[in-house]
Amino acid sequence: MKPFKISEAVVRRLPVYLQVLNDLHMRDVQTVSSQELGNKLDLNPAQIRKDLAYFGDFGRKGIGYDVSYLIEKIRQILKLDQPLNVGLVGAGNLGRALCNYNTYLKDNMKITAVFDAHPSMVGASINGLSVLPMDKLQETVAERNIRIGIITVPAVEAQNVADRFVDAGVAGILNFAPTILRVPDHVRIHYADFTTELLSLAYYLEKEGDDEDETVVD
Ligand SMILES: NC(=O)c1ccc[n+]([C@@H]2O[C@H](COP(=O)([O-])OP(=O)(O)OC[C@H]3O[C@@H](n4cnc5c(N)ncnc54)[C@H](O)[C@@H]3O)[C@@H](O)[C@H]2O)c1
Repeated sequence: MKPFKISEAVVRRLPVYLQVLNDLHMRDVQTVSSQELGNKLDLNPAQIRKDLAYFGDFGRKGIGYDVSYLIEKIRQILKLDQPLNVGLVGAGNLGRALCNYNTYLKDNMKITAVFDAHPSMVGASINGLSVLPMDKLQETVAERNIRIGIITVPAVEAQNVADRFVDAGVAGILNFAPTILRVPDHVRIHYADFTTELLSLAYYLEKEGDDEDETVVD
């Protein structure tokens, strides 16, 4: 089949579908309708049907989607049907927490190497991984076929670490440091920020005396 481009919004929804489908699969549910998926995800069933129709016509009227088949298909589309190795730089509080979460990562994606610049961290064991010094980054990325780099260092160090990951040949970076990074076009960068999520959530909390009808400003 000719490769086609999927919109970013759809790509971001697919892992969410996958999570729900994996959960249904664990509970031995064989089929699911777009209506049921919609209820679980608080999404419009028509939107779900449209998203899934991108990849072929595999929903059956009146029966719904075969859960195992849909999981397999979404994993293929997200390229999770082959092992994907991840490297992490910054074995501090956040880095350690993410490495400890590693056990729960499914879908062939695993943190397979962790690095830190501080001598006191090097050699420490985190969830079965021994922290490596930064001068091992280049060779380890190549040897372990690491495709994604995670950055959990202080913001001032993040660009330097991103450059090291790029030079080592990763294809994607997930940055947790609160700073915007420059990477070449062939490297995809995503940001994860719990602080900005929390700050924007604060806006939606009702305050006593708030007007119900507010003017929306774009
Ligand atoms: N995105 C989020 O939701 C979120 C949440 C918490 C923290 N953070 C950010 O994550 C980062 C880490 O936070 P933390 O609390 O784990 O910090 P931390 O100080 O506990 O850990 C940082 C680690 O990075 C290492 N380090 C520093 N410079 C380095 C370099 N150049 N190369 C390799 N290793 C280096 C340090 O030795 C240390 O082990 C910070 O930028 C913080 O702002 C983001």
